[in-house]
Amino acid sequence: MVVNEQNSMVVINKLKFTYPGIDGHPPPGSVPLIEDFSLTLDAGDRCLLVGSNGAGKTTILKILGGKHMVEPEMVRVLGRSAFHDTSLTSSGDLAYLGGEWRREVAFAGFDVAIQMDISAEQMLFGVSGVNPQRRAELIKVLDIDLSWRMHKVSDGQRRRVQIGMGLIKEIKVLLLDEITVDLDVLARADLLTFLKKECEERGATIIYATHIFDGLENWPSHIVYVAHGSLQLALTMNE
Ligand SMILES: Nc1ncnc2c1ncn2[C@@H]1O[C@H](COP(=O)(O)OP(=O)(O)OP(=O)(O)O)[C@@H](O)[C@H]1O
Repeated sequence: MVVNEQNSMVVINKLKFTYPGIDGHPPPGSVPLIEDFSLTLDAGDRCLLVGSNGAGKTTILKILGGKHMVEPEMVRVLGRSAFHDTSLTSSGDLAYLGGEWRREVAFAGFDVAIQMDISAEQMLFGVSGVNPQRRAELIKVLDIDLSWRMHKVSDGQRRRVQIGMGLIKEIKVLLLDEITVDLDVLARADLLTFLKKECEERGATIIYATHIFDGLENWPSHIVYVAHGSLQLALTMNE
């Protein structure tokens, strides 16, 4: 979607992927789940990834997040291989926030354990190297009450703290896998505004997989439609 791939934040180049069988290899004769998928995104891009259940959105985000191994040249994030260069995620430059940590009490990043009676304050202030202004903004945007105890809060309240934890570092490439399901309408709108600002002001790149389109009319710079593991349609939105 941009001309110069060298400076691009995310480059997916003819991505092909099959989930491995029990021996760690793709079952013989299996058809790749993702096939010939290419996409390039630049700083500031906000890409909506849409498609039906099972289309492959989560798989693509997880590959980008370095959670599945593919050939290094197929997926480059900040010019590096997401799977092989673990410093991408450990530095906080790249983050995948997905649905799976919604049900497990836990976002276990940044060495903060939360499967216990712990307050939102202890969590959010327990992360080192954080810009205090950013933390304060996130607490405001997500309307987090610092006295919340994580074992007693509602799903939506826990979700807010988890999103706050997930966004607390100044991430350069952010992969969001339907993170707003538990949020009420206002919290979702505020979060989307915050995320858009991240792209416009800091040049972050966000890929957001979702089925919920409410309030997204003016949000994306790109929309990518996936079906059967292939890119079917890519739209660049006019500002
Ligand atoms: N760990 C796994 N092992 C084998 N197959 C898997 C695995 N995870 C997902 N799949 C298969 O890959 C396909 C794509 O799944 P994926 O979760 O990427 O879809 P999705 O587009 O995110 O769907 P949804 O909108 O329901 O979240 C599905 O057919 C699914 O059964």
